[in-house]
Amino acid sequence: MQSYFTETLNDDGLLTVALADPSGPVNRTTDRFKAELSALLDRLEAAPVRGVIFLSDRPTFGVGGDVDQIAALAATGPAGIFADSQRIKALFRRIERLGLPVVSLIEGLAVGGHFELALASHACFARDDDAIRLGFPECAVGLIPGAGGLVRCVHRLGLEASIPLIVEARLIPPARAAELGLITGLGPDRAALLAAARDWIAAHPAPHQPWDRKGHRVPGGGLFDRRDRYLSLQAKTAGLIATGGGRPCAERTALSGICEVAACGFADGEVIESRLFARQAISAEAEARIGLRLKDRSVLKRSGQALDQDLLQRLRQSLRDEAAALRARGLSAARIGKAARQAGYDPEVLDLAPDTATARPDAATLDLAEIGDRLLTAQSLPVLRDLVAGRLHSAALANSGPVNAAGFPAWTGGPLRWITARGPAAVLAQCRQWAAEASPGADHFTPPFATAAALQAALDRARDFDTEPETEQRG
Ligand SMILES: C/C=C/C(=O)SCCNC(=O)CCNC(=O)[C@H](O)C(C)(C)COP(=O)(O)OP(=O)(O)OC[C@H]1O[C@@H](n2cnc3c(N)ncnc32)[C@H](O)[C@@H]1OP(=O)(O)O
Repeated sequence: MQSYFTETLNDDGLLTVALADPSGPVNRTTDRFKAELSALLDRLEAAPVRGVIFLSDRPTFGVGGDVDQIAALAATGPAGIFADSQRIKALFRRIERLGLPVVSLIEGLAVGGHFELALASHACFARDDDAIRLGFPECAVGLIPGAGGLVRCVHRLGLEASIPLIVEARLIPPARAAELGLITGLGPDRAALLAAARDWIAAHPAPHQPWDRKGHRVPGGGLFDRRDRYLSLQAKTAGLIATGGGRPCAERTALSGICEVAACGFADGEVIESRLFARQAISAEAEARIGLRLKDRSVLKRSGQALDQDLLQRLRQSLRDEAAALRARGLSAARIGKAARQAGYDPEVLDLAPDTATARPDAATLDLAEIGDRLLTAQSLPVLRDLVAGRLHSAALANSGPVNAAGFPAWTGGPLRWITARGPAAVLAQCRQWAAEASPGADHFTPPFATAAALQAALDRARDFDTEPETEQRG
């Protein structure tokens, strides 16, 4: 069987390890990666070489943890994910403590676990190309770094500088990473990078990471070392809570993780990171955001399907209609806008005329959560109608189309994931109740399904459609 690591021991005693994930076109830190890294470290601990250079035989250095393996493990509960996160951390700690120099060379995209491998290496040189991106995209898919990246970033850069990289998932080009001090240096091509690695190894025969040196402290100290820092981070958390409608989210987990990690030693920080990574990995949020950002995109890239213009118009109109119906019941634009924001909408898409000074605000009251549910349900129904009518087939399109083109909130993972999470029976009962109300626009909640079983069958059919071979879909 083809291996992940191709090792070449050169005459000068340097071992080059070229990465090429045999299970797919993009390098991922799969179980196979971990097993081969463990075996490599066993050999190096028994018979050291002068230095080790990791590089990639693929256009990318790697994208880190395989989201399918993470999802499968997460389905078994948090213990397995926590153990897996601790396992890869232990391997990266062994790299740091080998007692010989380990250098990573990056010539393409390096994110997640692969960037964490580079940070665990004693030095890292990257090709100076602004098209290359490095960093931590995890929050954008509902996760946080889980292979020691959050801890190493905080211990190298300090608290504030870690926030845009981790919480905002801002990927950066190599030149910026070098400027920040996340990587050691740059080079124009592989020959130059190899030469830089050789020079660095010759100058650092037994390197240690900064956090393994006596007296090391997180640059800039912890959360409570400065009053203004504490207040500004409190404000950041409050902002995330306000825009996220109070829902837990990866960004909040990452922010609190950064603060916790900055307050303790490296080893404790690693345990905190693994615990928070496990919490995110088992969350419905991760399932929704991985689904939208990676899985749906992948399906649509293959099939080339796009949302029908007529459905797109109805999706936008359904939201405006429900907003108008709520206004007609006596709710103020301000209250509807607040509820919309808490549900994850940009209130602009509701097209609400502003409250006037003479209008009596909130002549009626409705719970903010119920207003949000009404908006989400109203916008999900056109999708369900088209599924029943056979005008829409793909779950990937039904989920990502409304998010990308009609403002449906991304945290839900799209209308079908939202309905699945609510439960078809509950959604149907709610629609019937709202449709029976003697209030303006109530009839637009008339459900297109007679039974919850019929709704479930349509959801299953749409999901199956995306996994069926193309010929069957056409037939
Ligand atoms: C303990 C360790 C924990 C971890 O390491 S957690 C996981 C950390 N990694 C991530 O969070 C990366 C998630 N991926 C992304 O955010 C984006 O991707 C990128 C920014 C890396 C690249 O974006 P773009 O250039 O637009 O490419 P694309 O179409 O999104 O991805 C190319 C192909 O690569 C697959 N892919 C990307 N990341 C992963 C992954 N982490 N696990 C499995 N597959 C992945 C995609 O699905 C797609 O595949 P197709 O070509 O079939 O459409």
